[in-house]
Amino acid sequence: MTDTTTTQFNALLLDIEGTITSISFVKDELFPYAFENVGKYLEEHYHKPATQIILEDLRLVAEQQAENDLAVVRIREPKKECIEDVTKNVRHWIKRDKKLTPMKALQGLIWEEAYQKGEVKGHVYPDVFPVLKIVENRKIPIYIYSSGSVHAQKLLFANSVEGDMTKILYGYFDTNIGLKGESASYTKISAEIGVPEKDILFLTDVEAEAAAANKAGLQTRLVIRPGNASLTQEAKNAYGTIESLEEIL
Ligand SMILES: CSCCC(=O)C(=O)COP(=O)(O)O
Ligand SMILES: [Mg+2]
Repeated sequence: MTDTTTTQFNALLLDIEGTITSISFVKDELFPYAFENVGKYLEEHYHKPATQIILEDLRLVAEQQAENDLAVVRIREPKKECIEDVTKNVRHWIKRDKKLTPMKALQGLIWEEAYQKGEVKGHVYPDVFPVLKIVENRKIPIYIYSSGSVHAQKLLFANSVEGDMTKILYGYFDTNIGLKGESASYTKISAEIGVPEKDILFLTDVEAEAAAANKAGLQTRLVIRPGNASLTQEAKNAYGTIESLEEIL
């Protein structure tokens, strides 16, 4: 049985969307920006090595996804057709909130422009930065684990409504380490940061992520924020809930 009353931890691992950032910021600002600008971005950056690496990965993912999803097209070679196909797939995946690693990498590159132009600012809830500063003062390292690419994570925190938060963050993980619903991902994070599983506190809004982290031996809390999906009573009992990061202090 998980002890959901005490919170003693030597590392803090944070989900982004629905935990420290509103779902609305991601769904109503970031995703539409990528949806609108994917074709334009590819036109302008097509020949860059970073784009070409992502396109190769997207080709493989499209092959796999097309097996089970008739809306996914296989990506053709010539530039014009390639951009057309990738744009179609990416828009389809954005609508379905697919957490596909190369698509997330491409989104991060597209968002870079939006942050640079000042068209978006990374949302964080008002309780987040003050609490993280206290945690950091206690010499407890803070890590991020999100389905968004590490590049996208850094952009969000470097350009947040609270200013540059990256100076208090120790490290970042994305789906390159594994999916958030798989317990092996948390075991790998524990090994990588050199903190035993039982000494890591993981905060998330998603039951499957809490279950996976808990199975790996991490302490977990489910975070309730306005606009989040509702949680089952079973999960609330199993992992405990918080409505503000102040509750972990
Ligand atoms: C890194 S900002 C964009 C967030 C994102 O793309 C996403 O899919 C959110 O997933 P999370 O794991 O943070 O809930
Ligand atoms: Mg989340």
